[in-house]
Amino acid sequence: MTDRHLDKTPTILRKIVDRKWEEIDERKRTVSIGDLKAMAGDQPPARGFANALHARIEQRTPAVIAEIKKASPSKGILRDPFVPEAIAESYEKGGAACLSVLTDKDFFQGHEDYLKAARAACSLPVIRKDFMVAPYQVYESRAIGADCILLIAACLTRDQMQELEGIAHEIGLGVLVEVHDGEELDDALTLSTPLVGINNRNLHTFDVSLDTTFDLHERISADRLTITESGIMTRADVETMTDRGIYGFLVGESFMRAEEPGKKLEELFF
Ligand SMILES: O=P(O)(O)OC[C@@H](O)[C@@H](O)c1c[nH]c2ccccc12
Repeated sequence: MTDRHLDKTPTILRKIVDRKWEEIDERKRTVSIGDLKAMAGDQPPARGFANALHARIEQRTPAVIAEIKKASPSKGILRDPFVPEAIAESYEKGGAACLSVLTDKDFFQGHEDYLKAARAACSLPVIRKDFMVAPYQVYESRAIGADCILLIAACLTRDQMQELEGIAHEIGLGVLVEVHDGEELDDALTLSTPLVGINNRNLHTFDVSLDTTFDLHERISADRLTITESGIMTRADVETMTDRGIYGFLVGESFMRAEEPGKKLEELFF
């Protein structure tokens, strides 16, 4: 299968996507897609991810997706020791609406077990943060207990996104679609999910600019929910978003570097 934007896909993203296809091939040798479908079918109902965000926003309070991420390719190790269940509890106490857990091993030092542990330690809905390229991973996400998946427009064609969204919704998973330019937003808006994430991090350069959100948010209609992603570090950053009517946030690094992630969340948002 071909991936989108092969010419313009940033090196790191390209590397990650190439590795994902290998990883899927490896995994298929031990667990078939049929096995995953059966495991997915045995899961209890998913926790409502979009509902949890809407509930906050209706009360005019920020809806924070708090991320559990040990390391990133751009920043290296963010937190050590790293105890997902303790972080999840702390986030819930601090007022997070949802959790995001990195499960990619090779680039983010994540793991499926971190998602399971974090979800079991709290009552919040959890998004699996990984690089989805194939249906196999969507079934796998439900099988490990995720409530929502991320679809990154930069590494998918419009058709692929629509296919993966269809499967996700069919098996009860929410979908957050992530964009960082206007072309990707065009594709994202063909999906039915209300959750549109705008990544402030440029995947070519790793530069972060909150202008990305300001520019693209204007094109997202009120029946969808804009989530500003990456680079939210200060109360001033938060206020510059809420001043523009943006109440959905996805934050990782600034929480991960704090001793008490949930306390940091409270300080930044409430
Ligand atoms: O740590 P930050 O700058 O607060 O960013 C969190 C989140 O937005 C970032 O981890 C992220 C956004 N989109 C992604 C896609 C894959 C991996 C990670 C990401």
